[in-house]
Amino acid sequence: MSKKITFIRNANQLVTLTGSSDAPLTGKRMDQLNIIENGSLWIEDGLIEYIGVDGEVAERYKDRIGEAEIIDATGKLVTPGLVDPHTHLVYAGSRENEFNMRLQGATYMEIMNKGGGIHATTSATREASHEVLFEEGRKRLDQFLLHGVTTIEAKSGYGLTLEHEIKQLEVAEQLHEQHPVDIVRTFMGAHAVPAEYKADPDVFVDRVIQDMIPEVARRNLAEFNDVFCERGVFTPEQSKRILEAGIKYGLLPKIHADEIEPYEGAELAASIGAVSADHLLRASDKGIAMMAEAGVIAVLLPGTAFFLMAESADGRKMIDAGVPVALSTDCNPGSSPTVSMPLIMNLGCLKMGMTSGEVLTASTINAAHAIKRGKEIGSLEKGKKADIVIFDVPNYMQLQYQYGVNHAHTVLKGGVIVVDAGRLVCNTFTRILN
Ligand SMILES: N=CN[C@@H](CCC(=O)O)C(=O)O
Ligand SMILES: [Zn+2]
Repeated sequence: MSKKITFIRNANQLVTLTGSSDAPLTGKRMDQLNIIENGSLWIEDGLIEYIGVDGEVAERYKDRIGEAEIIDATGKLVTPGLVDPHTHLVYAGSRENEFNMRLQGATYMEIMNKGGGIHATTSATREASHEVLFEEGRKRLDQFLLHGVTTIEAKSGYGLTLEHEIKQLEVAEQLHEQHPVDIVRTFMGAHAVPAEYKADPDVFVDRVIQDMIPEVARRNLAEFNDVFCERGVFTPEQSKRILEAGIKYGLLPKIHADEIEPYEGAELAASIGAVSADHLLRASDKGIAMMAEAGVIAVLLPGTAFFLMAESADGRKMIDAGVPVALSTDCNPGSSPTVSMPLIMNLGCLKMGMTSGEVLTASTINAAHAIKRGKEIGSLEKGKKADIVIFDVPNYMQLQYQYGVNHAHTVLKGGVIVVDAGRLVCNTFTRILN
């Protein structure tokens, strides 16, 4: 069978981010995108084969141009597909009532402590069938794709029993199989202490450690293990036990850290060797320094701070301290019901002191490293997956300057066009990719 060839031609700017596959970018390197002007990409069977200036690539493949599907990117910006390394994709229901309560002064934790928040979504998710959760997740994935996102991480954590955590992870697996967006799964049984264990949270911690983690690992349902380390949720000691139990079963640690209060979550992430520490709005200077030293990726979620009307994490300070920074939507029904990585990048610039280049690095290669996919995706280099976005702007700075707009024009997943002129063109129920 002949190869499927795609030739993206003559981008005004082609952001390659080459040389970043082995480790996330830090410091000044986060702002160096390795751009090719008038750049072109030759793709064969879903993988990037060659990148260069248009004339050079055309000359190299002159005998085979007739076999290629040609995409004209003249005047446009081409980047790696966006990667979202922190989502709570699979859930039922919505919480606009809580948003309205917060607009009138109630706080996120007050609502949760009264049985709303994560508990409300847990009830709705426990009641929902696999089919309903699949359909809700599919709709969100279509929206992610339309915004240029080609890979996401998805957490469980709205089941809080073995049965319902497995249901969420299985829905995520099925979505991965049937939707062009790739999904990397994280077990988060320690997302909240369910009402039935309120009197004795340590018993629930034991259930997570003794029942859930071994079974999730045995059934290969997740690669990562995450915990909400926050005053009133899980203590640093409980979080440590949960993350260490995961490590024992091969689940790599991630942590929701220092979101509402300083709670030494960043310090724990560094000491345990977490792949990432996420949120970090209230991380201490000591914790940030320890993360830099240990190479823990900071997954920052400026949409959550925005939506909770809180001060954002200090992305500038973290980058200057040498911490590798990634960005994410934190898509979830309570603290950040958005699917828009372009908006998140805008907020990274406007609320966290990051540059236009840094937010792109944070949303592509560093985000890929935060889910251990840095060797396959996140930059445009020979041998990597042809997950690509063509934005209808002439340069990468305009992506941030014309804020609040989805500029994604064409999206390719594994070399196949899945969004064309801003419209979905893939059949979301048939995985067309390997
Ligand atoms: N903070 C904890 N977990 C989620 C919110 C979950 C929810 O409110 O439903 C987060 O990352 O923000
Ligand atoms: Zn989260």
